[in-house]
Amino acid sequence: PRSTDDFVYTTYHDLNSINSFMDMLVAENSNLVSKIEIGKSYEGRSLDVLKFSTGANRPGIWIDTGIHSREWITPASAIWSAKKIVTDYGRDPVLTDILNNYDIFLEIIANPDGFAYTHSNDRMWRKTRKPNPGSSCVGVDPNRNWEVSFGGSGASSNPCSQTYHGPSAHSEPEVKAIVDFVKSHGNLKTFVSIHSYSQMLLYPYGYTSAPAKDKAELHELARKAVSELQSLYNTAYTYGDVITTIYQADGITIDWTYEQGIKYSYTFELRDTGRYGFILPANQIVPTAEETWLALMAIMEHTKNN
Ligand SMILES: O=C(NO)N[C@@H](Cc1ccccc1)C(=O)O
Ligand SMILES: [Zn+2]
Repeated sequence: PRSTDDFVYTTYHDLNSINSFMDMLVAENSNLVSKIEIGKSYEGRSLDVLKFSTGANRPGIWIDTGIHSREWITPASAIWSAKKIVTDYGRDPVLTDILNNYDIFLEIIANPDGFAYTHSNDRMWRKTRKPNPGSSCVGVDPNRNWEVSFGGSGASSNPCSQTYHGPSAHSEPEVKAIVDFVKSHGNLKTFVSIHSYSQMLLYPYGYTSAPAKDKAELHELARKAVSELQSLYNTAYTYGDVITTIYQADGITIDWTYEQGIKYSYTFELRDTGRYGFILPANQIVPTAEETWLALMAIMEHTKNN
């Protein structure tokens, strides 16, 4: 494709195609979008973040997709959302108001080594691709590697496990890069990490059943976001804190971001509920992206209004 207008949003793309999409989007919208590199993956790939900004020194909203590499619907939805932002800015009054007051940071491929591996070797790969000394099993679960209740019972100490927490907190370059970005930015108000599948909207905590101090607000906003999502195609989501809605999980992204003071910390689990699972047909990419966008807009609008 020569531009993001003839980019095909209705199919899944490999890393090269996604990288060229990002570069085209920046080139076509240099007044609104830039690409920043927050680090390098274990295998040396760039960890790129799209920054949508209309002014300096603004508070920020973070969205990441693809941290679990087999969850292809999440970067596919992010690509559509990136195009939606540049299309709607200046046209949709709510998005325009958000972007006139906040920056949006979008990391489309948070685990590029794993993503490349799902295209080349194993479609069902989930973890990073860093070898584990003393084991023949490769990779760490990037959703158990965060320095919050690290190594707790909601993660595995077995390198061969899909929920292996890694040798130490932030051991994975892909996680460390986000940690460093969050700390250096210092003014993120919202942090959304997007996974698939199960159709859930989750907020802290995963490591404890103790309620988050902002639980009432987080729950009410989740209710509103899920209602907006369901209004489009009647896709039903459940919502709540991680530990009661799914299971105990230790070292997860949003427990760490919440404890960094980022109040609006959420994880999405996109479509479906198990019929196709991680292998969601491409004809569901755009409908999934559209409905998810309504929920994201509800969360961003609430951020702006509070
Ligand atoms: O991989 C997935 N979902 O994609 N399962 C998630 C469930 C989850 C989600 C959010 C926080 C904790 C746990 C996991 O990492 O186990
Ligand atoms: Zn996941």
